[in-house]
Amino acid sequence: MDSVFVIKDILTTEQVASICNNLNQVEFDDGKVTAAGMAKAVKNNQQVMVDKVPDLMPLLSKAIMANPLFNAVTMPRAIVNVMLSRYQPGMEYGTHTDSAIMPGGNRADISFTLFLSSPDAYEGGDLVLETALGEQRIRLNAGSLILYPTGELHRVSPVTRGERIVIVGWIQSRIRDSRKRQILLDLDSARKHYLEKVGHDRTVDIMLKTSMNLRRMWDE
Ligand SMILES: O=C(O)CCC(=O)C(=O)O
Ligand SMILES: [Fe+2]
Repeated sequence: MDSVFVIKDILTTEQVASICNNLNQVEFDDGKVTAAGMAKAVKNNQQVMVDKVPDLMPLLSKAIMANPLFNAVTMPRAIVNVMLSRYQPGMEYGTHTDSAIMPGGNRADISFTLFLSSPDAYEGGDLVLETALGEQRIRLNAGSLILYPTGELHRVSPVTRGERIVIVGWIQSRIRDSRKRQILLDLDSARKHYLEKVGHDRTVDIMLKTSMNLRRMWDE
């Protein structure tokens, strides 16, 4: 994963509904509490760490941390600082860059946003990523997740109607360099493609051996 990557429907409609149903018992904090440095000045939202929300951690572990695509793409060593963020009318998160090192000491390589509100439940509230190809404005369906490199500048545009609720979090990858992650992903997909077309022969063994040896070399 070198730029952005979307995993559609990582949560079912029922899972999204069960999370949202629990939220009226939850007290949100001012988002400035967890913003570091420059981000504090531009952050205007509400948030709560996911371990404060009843039943949320087990659900996320099952649905996200165990999702094969999520694992293949991010190669996670740790998933940290996972929180619910809420944006009501007038709230936004101005242009900023996320911290390199999260509280607790994990490096943040990949950021994710998991949308819980459906896009027609609010206006504004786009996640805007500044990429080499220009600005990308992201509004996903409830239950879908976007992964993007933590090092990119990004913002959440002001919400003008309704409520935007998302889960955000950060991943330390076992493979720090996104170019190396891409090589491992490509090698894996080439091997699977070959297996389907040709079947299992010595080429497959050598490709797998190469993947494993690269992982051994790059894993941290
Ligand atoms: O809400 C989002 O989609 C991203 C928020 C964000 O940039 C952050 O919490 O650092
Ligand atoms: Fe951010």
